[in-house]
Amino acid sequence: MIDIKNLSYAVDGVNILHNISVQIPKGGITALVGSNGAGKSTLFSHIARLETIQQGQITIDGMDISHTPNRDMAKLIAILRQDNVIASRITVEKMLMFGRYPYHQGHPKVEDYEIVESTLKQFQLDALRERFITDLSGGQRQRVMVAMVFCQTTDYLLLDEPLNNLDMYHSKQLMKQLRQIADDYQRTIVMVLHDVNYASAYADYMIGMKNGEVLLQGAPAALLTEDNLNNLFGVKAPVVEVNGHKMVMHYL
Ligand SMILES: Nc1ncnc2c1ncn2[C@@H]1O[C@H](COP(=O)(O)OP(=O)(O)OP(=O)(O)O)[C@@H](O)[C@H]1O
Repeated sequence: MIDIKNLSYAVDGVNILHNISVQIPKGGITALVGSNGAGKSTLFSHIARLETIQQGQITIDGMDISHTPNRDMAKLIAILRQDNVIASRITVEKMLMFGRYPYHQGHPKVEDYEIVESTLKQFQLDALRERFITDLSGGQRQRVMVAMVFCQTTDYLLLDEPLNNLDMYHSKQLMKQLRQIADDYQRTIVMVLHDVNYASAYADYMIGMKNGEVLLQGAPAALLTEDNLNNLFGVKAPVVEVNGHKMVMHYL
């Protein structure tokens, strides 16, 4: 479980996160949703230890992230950042092996090769294994980055907007894959998502943020009401049910 207690954060005297206390359950998929500038990425950066905690505390499985050594954290959480810019000439295969670094420290063992192989298959990246990351399309690169996060074999996968650059087909593919990873490998996935419909279709838990605060939390089916959506996004849209999932019809 990720336990966030009284987390506040300010930049130049401007409060960005206001005394946030929230628990992210272990197992399954949790989606962080909310309007632009709500503080999702800032909260994410704190959980991922990319930002120093000014006030408050975050523990993951009881470990205080401010006092856990980097090497231990690297075996607990794997992160996909929004600004993962890979400029180097590195192949897909090598990129995945790079994800294993906390385990092999530059000297891959049989287990590392096996995990990279199975990840290439799991993410249908076999055909791209020799390709340089720089030569891939935005969507292909995004898939490689998620695969690299997966092959770190951590209990927690933290993904900031993993659907960036993905078309309709690949977004759905990735969400299904993440669902499978959560179910079959008992990993905990926490992701920032812009599309509440993907959260509704695939997440177990949803945290809705607004103005640096957590406004709503719970199962998507319970949270996705017209009133809540209006509060969270300022959008009035009908909510319908499709195959047991709430879907927001906000396009018209
Ligand atoms: N380093 C910074 N300096 C000043 N303001 C910042 C900084 N980082 C974030 N902010 C502000 O904090 C607020 C929250 O930003 P954040 O990126 O966390 O929102 P978000 O919910 O992830 O938004 P989006 O959906 O647009 O990605 C915004 O108003 C942003 O401008």
